[in-house]
Amino acid sequence: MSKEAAPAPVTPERTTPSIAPDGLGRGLFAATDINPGQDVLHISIPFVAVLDTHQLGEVCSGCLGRRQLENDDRRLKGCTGCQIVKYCDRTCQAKDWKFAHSLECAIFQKLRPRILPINARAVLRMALRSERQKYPPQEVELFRQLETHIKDIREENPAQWQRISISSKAVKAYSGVEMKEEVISAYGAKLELNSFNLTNALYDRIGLYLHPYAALMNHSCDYNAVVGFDGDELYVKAIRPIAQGDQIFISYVDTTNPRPLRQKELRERYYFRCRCTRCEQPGDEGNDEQGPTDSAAAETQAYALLSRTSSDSSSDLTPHLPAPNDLATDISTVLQNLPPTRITTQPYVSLRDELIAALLARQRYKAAFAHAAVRYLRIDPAVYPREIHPIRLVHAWALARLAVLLSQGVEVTHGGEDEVALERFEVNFSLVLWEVLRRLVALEGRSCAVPGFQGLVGGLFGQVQAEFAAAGLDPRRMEGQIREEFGKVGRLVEWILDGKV
Ligand SMILES: C[S@@+](CC[C@H](N)C(=O)[O-])C[C@H]1O[C@@H](n2cnc3c(N)ncnc32)[C@H](O)[C@@H]1O
Repeated sequence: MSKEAAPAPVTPERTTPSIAPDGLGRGLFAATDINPGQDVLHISIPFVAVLDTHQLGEVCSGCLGRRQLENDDRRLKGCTGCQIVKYCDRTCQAKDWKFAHSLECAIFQKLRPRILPINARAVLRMALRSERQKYPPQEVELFRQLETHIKDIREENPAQWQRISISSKAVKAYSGVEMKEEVISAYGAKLELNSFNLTNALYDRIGLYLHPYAALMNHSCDYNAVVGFDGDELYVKAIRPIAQGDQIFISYVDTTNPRPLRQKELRERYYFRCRCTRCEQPGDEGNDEQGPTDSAAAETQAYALLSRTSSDSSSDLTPHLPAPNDLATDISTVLQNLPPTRITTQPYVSLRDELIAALLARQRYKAAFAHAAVRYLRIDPAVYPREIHPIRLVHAWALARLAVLLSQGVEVTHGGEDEVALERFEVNFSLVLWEVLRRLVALEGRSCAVPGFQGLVGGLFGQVQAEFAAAGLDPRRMEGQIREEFGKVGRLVEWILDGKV
């Protein structure tokens, strides 16, 4: 029996597990009709949630960054024992100490300055908590039944199996748990097959998350639900109407990618061939819109650039990454020469995201705003037709944050042609900001973003409204001017797409 009489950590009343048709194993099914934006599932206590190694010094291991996002100035304090994990304050520290850090702190100390890789830290936590009977029995049972695909891993990816085996040896040696090494390896395989990217309220990856109930959800490239995190709480929200009895499908991979890429990733990472309605539909071989053959070179170049920019933690130490400025120039060159039908297809959608990131890194806020506006007005409505899609909301937030900086007349460090040229559109960034936030606030209640995101939007909108009021203005009565400002932003977007920058 569990020693912790924990409150029920899962609220599955809207879902029920069952055997899924078509050989998908088990799945989760809607126990009731669920409207877009409503919670399908909310889990307040993870089975395990761990930060990426490079985030350990930046993100609080107690609230997993939730309080930091609410208050930018929060300084973290290191654990005085291991000095590896950091916290906002004693409250966050006490929470993590009680959950698992009390079991692992001495192990981290002994290993210092080495830090166990993320998967090993996750397996260590699960093994230690299991052995101390810290998990509720129903979670233990669900975890026991999770798929491992160990046979597939051993046959198809010996390097992955070797990684899991080495990691389980290390966990066994450092933790001193009684568990057999094979059992620890199965934990490792379960983690690889069933974990989610842990993201913050702005959907940036910060680590790994696993809960055996949430892991019951199967994949479809034509998904009906989306996953998000607010600190260590998991939210699954309906992205379209789900009828009672329907299977809940999420996407395990970036479904904006063409079918061959999606299938490759699903095969290599999850060991199945996707037969969802989208994958089975003829004519989805590549991007929905095939570009002319002469764009093949651009495509190759775009994928090469993307592989150099991958924000995946494994690429952190990749040597010879181009300086962000060169990167921005290289990406701009590829994007400038695209036929209009290609801008809303991959790999160019991701490439523009990387361009915006590279411009931000160089503090080239005006150029970043221009490309964020292209994304907001042209790319996202085509790529994510549902305006409540969390990625679309986060992109709107990015545009709003850039408008804040520009409305404050932030120092432009780069006096390049594009920055100077953008000046001539004379955009009133405050009004654009107000309108982008107003639209975000209007979606609340049916949006698929997590509560923390909605809190950030609401907070900023309140501030912006107060600033307008202090200046004696009410943007609700400035519809004509707002339309005019969006006209300017539209012309700026045309100008970018005409390859003028
Ligand atoms: C996270 S688990 C999902 C729950 C799983 N069906 C079970 O019974 O435990 C992921 C595994 O489910 C199966 N799966 C998920 N989505 C699938 C799909 N669309 N087609 C075929 N198999 C799928 C694959 O075996 C995959 O490795």
